[in-house]
Amino acid sequence: MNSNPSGMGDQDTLSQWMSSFVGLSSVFAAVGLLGQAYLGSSIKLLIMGSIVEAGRRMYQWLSVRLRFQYSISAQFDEGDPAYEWIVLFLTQENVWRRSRDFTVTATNSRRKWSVQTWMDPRINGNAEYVPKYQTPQLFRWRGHWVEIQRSKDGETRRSPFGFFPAVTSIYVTIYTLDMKQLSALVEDARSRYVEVNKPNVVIHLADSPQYGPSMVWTNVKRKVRRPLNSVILQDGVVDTLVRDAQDFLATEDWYVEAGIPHRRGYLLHGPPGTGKTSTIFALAGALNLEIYSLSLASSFVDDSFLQRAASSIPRHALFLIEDIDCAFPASRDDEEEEYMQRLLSGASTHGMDGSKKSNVGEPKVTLSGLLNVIDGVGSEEGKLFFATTNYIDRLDPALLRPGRIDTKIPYELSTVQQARALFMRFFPESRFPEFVESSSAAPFLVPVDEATPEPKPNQTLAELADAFAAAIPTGEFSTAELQSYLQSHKTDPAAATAGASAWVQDIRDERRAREEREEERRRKLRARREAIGGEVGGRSTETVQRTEKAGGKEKEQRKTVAEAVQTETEGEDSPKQGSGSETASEFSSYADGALPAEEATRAIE
Ligand SMILES: Nc1ncnc2c1ncn2[C@@H]1O[C@H](COP(=O)(O)OP(=O)(O)OP(=O)(O)O)[C@@H](O)[C@H]1O
Repeated sequence: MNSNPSGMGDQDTLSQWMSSFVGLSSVFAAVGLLGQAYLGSSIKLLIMGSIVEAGRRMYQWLSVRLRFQYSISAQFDEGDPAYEWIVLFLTQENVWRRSRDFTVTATNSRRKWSVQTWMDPRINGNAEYVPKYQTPQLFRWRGHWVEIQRSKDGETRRSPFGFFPAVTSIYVTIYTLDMKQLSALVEDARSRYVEVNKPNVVIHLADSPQYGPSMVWTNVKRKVRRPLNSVILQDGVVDTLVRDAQDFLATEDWYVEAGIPHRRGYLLHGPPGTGKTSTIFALAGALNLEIYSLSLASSFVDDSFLQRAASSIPRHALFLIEDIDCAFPASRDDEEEEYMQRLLSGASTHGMDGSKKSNVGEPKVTLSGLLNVIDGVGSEEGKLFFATTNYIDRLDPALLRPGRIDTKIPYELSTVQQARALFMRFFPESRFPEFVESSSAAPFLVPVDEATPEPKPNQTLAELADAFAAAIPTGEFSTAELQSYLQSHKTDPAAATAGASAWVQDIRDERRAREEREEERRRKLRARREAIGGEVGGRSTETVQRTEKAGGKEKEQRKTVAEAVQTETEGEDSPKQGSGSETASEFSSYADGALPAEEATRAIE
C-alpha cells in the first residue's frame, strides 16, 4: 500500500533539476549569444572607428597638402605698418561681426582694431569694441575665400632679453592658386588705409619695448591734417620747405644715378612754442607722409633702440627726432648748475656713458650712435629726416654738416607781421561778418592801451588786427603764447585787441617776478654749494693725510663727502621733504663704490 511516494518524489526532483538545467543553459546560451553580439559589435565599432580615424587623418593630410597647394598664407605682426593696413581692411570687411566676446576701452586717438556694434546713429561711439575672437573666420573677397585668424591674447614669449607679451598677429589665408592675389589683397588694404587717413596725419611713436626689442613703433596716433597756411612763419619759409621736400621725393632716380644717398635732413631750431612741430605736421599732411617720431629724452632710447627704430621705418616716411640736443652734453656751466640743483633736491645725477646727466631717465644715445642712424652704415634711405631743438648751440658740428643736416630753419619769437597774421586766422571775416564794413577812414594803427581800453566802434577785422599787432612787441612772445591769449577771446576780436596791451604788461610782470624768484634760487644754490665745497675741502685734506698711511684713499674721501653732505643737509630746513637724506644717500653710494670716483672727485673739488 505504499504509495511509493519516493518514486514520485524522484521524478519531481529530476524534472525540477531538468528544468533548472534547461533554465541555466538558456541563460548561458543567452549570455553566450549576447557575448557574441557584443563582440561582434565591438569589432564592428573598432573597424568603423578605424575607418573614420583613417578618413580623418587622410582628410587632414590632404587638406594640409591642398591648403599648401591651393592657398597662400601671410602673417601680419602688430608694430609693423602693414598690420595697420590689414586691421582696417578687416574692419571694413566686417569680418569679426559674429564676435560675442569683447574688450571695451574708451575711445582715444590711439588706433585699435575694433568693430562697430551699433547701428543706431544716436550712438556716436565713445568706446571701442575689440573682439577677442580667436577662431578662424571665413569671408569672400573678390571671389576668393579668405580665412583670418588672430593669435591668442595674453601669451608670453621668451626672448634673449627676457619674457615679453607675445605680439598680436593676424594670419591671412587666401584659397587660390594665383600668387598675385596676396599682393592684391595687401595693396587693397594699403590703399584703403591711405584713403581713410587722407584727412589725418598718422604719427607712429616709439614706445618702450613692451613686446620685445624688435617692436619699436607700437603706438600709433592720428591727428587731423593741419593746413600749411595755418603755420605762420616769415614769408616764403613754408613754401620753400615744401618745394624742397617735394623735389627730394620726386628725384630718387637722380640720387641713385649720381651715387648720392637718397636722404635729406632738416633741423628746425628756435625757442619753444614757435611752430617747429606744427610745421612738420603740416608738411607731412601736405606730402601724404607718415611721421615716425621719437624723443631722445625718452629713458628707453639708447643706441641700439635708435638703430632698430630707424631701420624699421618704411621708405617715403618722415623720421622725426625731437629734442636732438639731448644726445649732447650741455655746457659745463649749465651742466654744473643742473647737477648741483638735482643733487641737492635728491634726484639722481647719473647719466649715459658715465657722464653727468640731469637724471637717470635721460637718453643713453651717443653721438656716434646718432650719426650712424643719420648717415652711417645703419642709416636707411628714401626718407626725410627732421630734427628739432631749442638749443642749436649745444649740437656737435659733426651733426650739422651737410649730408646729415642739409637745411637749418631758424624759428623766432613772434614778429608784428606774425601777430597780425595769427589774429586774422583766429578771426576770419567769414565768421565775423559784422566786422567787415568800416566807417572810419584811416586804419587803426595805434596800440590799444589801458587808457583806451575800448576799441573804436565799427572797426574792421583788418584794423583790429593792425591794432593788436602794434600792441605786441616783436621778439618777446612766442606764437604759442599769443595763440593762448587769443583763445581766451575767441568770440570777440574787439576785446582781444582791447586787452592786448594789458596782457603784454601782465606777462612782463609775471616774467619779472619769475626771474627774481629764479635769481634768488640760484643765489641760495651758490651759497649752499660754496658751503658744501668748503666743508668737503677741509675734511678731504685731513682725510688724504690720514689715509696716505692707511691706504684706501679714495674710499675714505668718498665717506668724507657723504658725511659732509649729511651734516650739511641735516641742519637745514629743506625745501623738499626728504631731500637731505636722499642727497646723503647718493653720496653714500659713492662711498659704496656704486657711482664712479669721478663724481666724488668732482664733488670734492
Ligand atoms: N608759427 C606758428 N604758427 C601757427 N601756430 C603756431 C606757431 N607757433 C606755435 N604755434 C602754436 O603753438 C602751439 C605749439 O607749437 P609747436 O609745438 O609747433 O611749437 P614748437 O616750436 O615745436 O615748440 P617746442 O620747441 O616746445 O616743441 C601749437 O598749438 C601751434 O598751433
